[in-house]
Amino acid sequence: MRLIQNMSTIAESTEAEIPDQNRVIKIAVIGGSGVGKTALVVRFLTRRFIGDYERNAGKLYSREIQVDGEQVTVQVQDTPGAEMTDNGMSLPDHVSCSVQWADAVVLVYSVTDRGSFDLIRQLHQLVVRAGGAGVPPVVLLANKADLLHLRRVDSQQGPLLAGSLGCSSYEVSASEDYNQVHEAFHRLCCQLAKQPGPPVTPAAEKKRSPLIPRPKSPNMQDLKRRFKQVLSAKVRTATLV
Ligand SMILES: Nc1nc2c(ncn2[C@@H]2O[C@H](COP(=O)(O)OP(=O)(O)OP(=O)(O)O)[C@@H](O)[C@H]2O)c(=O)[nH]1
Repeated sequence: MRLIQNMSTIAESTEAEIPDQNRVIKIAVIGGSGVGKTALVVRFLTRRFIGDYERNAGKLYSREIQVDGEQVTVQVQDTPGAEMTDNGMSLPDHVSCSVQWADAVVLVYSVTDRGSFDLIRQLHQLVVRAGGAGVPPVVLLANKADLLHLRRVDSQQGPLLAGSLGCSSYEVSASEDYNQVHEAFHRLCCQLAKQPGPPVTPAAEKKRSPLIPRPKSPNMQDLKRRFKQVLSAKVRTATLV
């Protein structure tokens, strides 16, 4: 019951926004606080980097993209950050729900934050437990690679960790490089699109997983509003100068 309530707080929009014939690919993005989860999701879906984001309460973004010539709807669930505490890991409920909902998971840490790297194994365990018999595809993203002077995690450590977890890894910078971010997410989408099974329409999916309703909220409207705010702030600054 709790699961249903939590997932419905993620949902906001209408099913009409997902064309019925499209396959739906569901990706959850999880990691420590402030590692750039929102920045990465927004970069992938819009090509843009905004810079300052509202503190993340866990938004769902939805977009139609081409994967190997097929039109698919990709839903990306951004999540609040996990934190390391004296008693282990503090994990918002939303993160566990999102992992259960997703077909694939992006694990994010920041190369400037050793603690966020140390969380990855525990977050991966969460994914493994949620997957049961079949662990979903996972990709490890080391973000903020542009902040060379603040680096606390060596470049080799990401691939080593990924190797031991059995997933692929990328070192990226949401702020500096769209291509790397796009490649990481796009590869994951390709991997999912290749998996067998009929296209999953919203109606079919409802029947398949009655306990976990599909989160429905593309927040593209929200993003457009944010872009407008940022642009108008820049215009105001330029006028003052
Ligand atoms: N220099 C640099 N800054 C980044 C990068 N990615 C994100 N940031 C900044 O890091 C801060 C946190 O980014 P968010 O995307 O809000 O991080 P988050 O993981 O979603 O944060 P929470 O949801 O609050 O845990 C923001 O100030 C971003 O501008 C990056 O690649 N390089």
